[in-house]
Amino acid sequence: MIELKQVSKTFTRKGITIDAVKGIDLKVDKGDIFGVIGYSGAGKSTLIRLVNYLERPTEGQVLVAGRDLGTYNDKELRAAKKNIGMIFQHFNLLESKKVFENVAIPLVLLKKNKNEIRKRVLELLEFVGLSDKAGSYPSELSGGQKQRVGIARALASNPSILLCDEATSALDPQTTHSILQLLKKINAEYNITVMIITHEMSVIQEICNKVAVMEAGRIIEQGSVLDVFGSPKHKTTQNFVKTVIQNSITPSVQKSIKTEPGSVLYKLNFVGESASEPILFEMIRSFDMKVNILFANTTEIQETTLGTVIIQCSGDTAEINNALSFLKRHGVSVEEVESNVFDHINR
Ligand SMILES: Nc1ncnc2c1ncn2[C@@H]1O[C@H](COP(=O)(O)OP(=O)(O)OP(=O)(O)O)[C@@H](O)[C@H]1O
Repeated sequence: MIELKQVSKTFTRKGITIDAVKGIDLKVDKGDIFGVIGYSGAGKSTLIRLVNYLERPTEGQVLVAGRDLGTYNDKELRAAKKNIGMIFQHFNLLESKKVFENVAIPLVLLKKNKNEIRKRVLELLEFVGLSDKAGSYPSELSGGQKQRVGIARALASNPSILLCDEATSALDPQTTHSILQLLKKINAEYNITVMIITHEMSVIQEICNKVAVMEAGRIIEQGSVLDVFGSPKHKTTQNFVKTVIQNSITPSVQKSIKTEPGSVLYKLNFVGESASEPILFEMIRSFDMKVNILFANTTEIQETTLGTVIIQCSGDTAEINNALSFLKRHGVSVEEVESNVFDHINR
């Protein structure tokens, strides 16, 4: 649906060059809710603006529905952009226009007739839960209501892609939740592919199925949300994951781990069904080895349970390997805990 191939964007201001986005490869499939997370200045806004050609890439290609936007003439590009809606952190509503008129803007630009516009706007306002606000001005609305107007306006031209640029960053947690649920509904009911940029891992956790982590203009890690949350590889990703998944091994436990000779630590990830079955209990009962459970935690991600357990195993190596194979056969991912992985759990 959206594909970026080796995309870079360089800005030059007063002789200073800034590489905002560097050599990015990214693929968003139809129906995805794809999250891009990164700290301030990572290049997220630039990246999302490249997707609808608000910024043109300095290098590389941006493909939407299989076609390189760089090959379009102006008319074709306008048509392609109609297919991509966008919402913003600060809503970008026209304060002097009523809600109805704000939502109608794209339809007026598309020269739709009055009856068509009226029908579509009222339908959209009903969908976003603002039927009673058609005659209000933006200044009379709450932040959440303003974002609903922004969403209705973005959907007016029937796009198949919705880009969300920090769409919930100005909202309180309750309102954020309701807007994210609305985005989920748009994705499910209208089959619209959603791309979200955010600096909040809780946003990714709540609605995304895939995530890319950005740092200094590059994507440092990407994958399914369950994989990235279950096993973050990069330090920055680990820091983001830590903000939503509670991990706590006490320092005294950590000390005892270090003093145990010949033992190996494993991090086990249980996803979905495997998280609710007594697999670990079966393993401990069936294999002749010493198992010490150092840490256990479960988290809910998109109605799927992700369980993380860290165990310390000692005993015969062959027996330990058999036990680990048993876990893998039951859908548990097993990873030997190296010191750097262990670090992020303790911090
Ligand atoms: N139009 C521009 N002209 C010059 N530099 C720019 C422009 N847009 C972005 N940049 C620079 O590119 C880098 C990436 O900025 P960008 O806004 O994409 O990051 P971000 O991850 O979205 O950050 P934030 O969350 O703070 O918005 C920054 O160093 C920024 O100053």
